Amino acid sequence: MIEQVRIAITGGSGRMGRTLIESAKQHDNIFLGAAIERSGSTLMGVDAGELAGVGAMNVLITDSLDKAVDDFDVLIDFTSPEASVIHTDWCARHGKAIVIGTTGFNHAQKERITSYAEKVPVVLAPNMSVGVNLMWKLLELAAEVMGDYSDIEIIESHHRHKKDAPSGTALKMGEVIADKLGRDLDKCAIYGREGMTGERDRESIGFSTIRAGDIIGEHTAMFADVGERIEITHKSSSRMTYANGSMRAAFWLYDQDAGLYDMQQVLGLKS
Ligand SMILES: NC(=O)C1=CN([C@@H]2O[C@H](COP(=O)(O)OP(=O)(O)OC[C@H]3O[C@@H](n4cnc5c(N)ncnc54)[C@H](OP(=O)(O)O)[C@@H]3O)[C@@H](O)[C@H]2O)C=CC1
Ligand SMILES: O=C(O)C1=N[C@H](C(=O)O)C[C@H](O)C1
Repeated sequence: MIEQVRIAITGGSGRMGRTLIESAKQHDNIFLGAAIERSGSTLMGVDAGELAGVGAMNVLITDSLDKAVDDFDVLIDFTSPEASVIHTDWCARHGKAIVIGTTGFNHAQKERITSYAEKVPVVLAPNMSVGVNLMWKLLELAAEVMGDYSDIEIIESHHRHKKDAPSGTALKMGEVIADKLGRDLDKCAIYGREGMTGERDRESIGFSTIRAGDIIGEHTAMFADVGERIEITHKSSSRMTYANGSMRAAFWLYDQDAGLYDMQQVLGLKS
């Protein structure tokens, strides 16, 4: 078994990019081979470790995957949907595995990633934290016991800079619950309410989004009956939980065959 996996990070100067660099430095089984930023960035040539505030790592920010092709085996990508599709295409053409944390993909973009995963191993997960991946299991149980007769609402809160809504995690929560109940999320999801909405459709799954300040990420699923309700909540207080999960995913993915995987498979929570 390999002892150290060489990674590259795209979106290296982003909120997640910098946290991923810091996390890589803390993992003996991970070697940071390259950190990439958009060409034209003023950060070109800056040491990635200095950028992340953890001291020099002797890896200078560069502007293309082509230049880093010999320096890594697994790419970790937390950028934007458009960029992630381009980066996955590049990985498929160059035989590199990729861990994708980006959220906000549309159906067509997801299909393209699925097709690239026929050529190389891909982990695609809207949330890399252990707690959230455990939460999928708790949601399945709650849906099984209460889902058919309770009102189901999903509430998520994130920082003011977040671009997509609802969050990828909230959408996945909805999918997990809808799948368990045999409902089609595309048909039963209600994204926010306003005006004379009429009484609640009992089969609907509602989504509410808060964007405020520096909230890192909070998700609640509510199963409400008359007289009682269950709320399952996950709160992130540090991006390091996502970054550490990504390191785990990169190390695991190095040994896998081509295919599309999720974080539950990385964590051994499903086969
Ligand atoms: N799966 C998970 O566990 C988590 C997922 N996320 C997701 O990760 C993504 C990034 O989040 P966050 O780090 O907060 O965002 P940031 O905006 O802080 O960082 C995004 C980075 O990607 C770069 N980037 C964006 N578009 C492109 C492009 N077209 N080409 C090249 N580089 C690009 C940005 O460069 P520039 O500044 O020049 O635009 C920036 O460096 C989001 O989709 C978010 O939802 C976040 C946390 C956890
Ligand atoms: O943008 C973020 O910050 C986060 N995005 C992910 C999502 O959309 O679910 C994961 C986490 O909640 C943080």
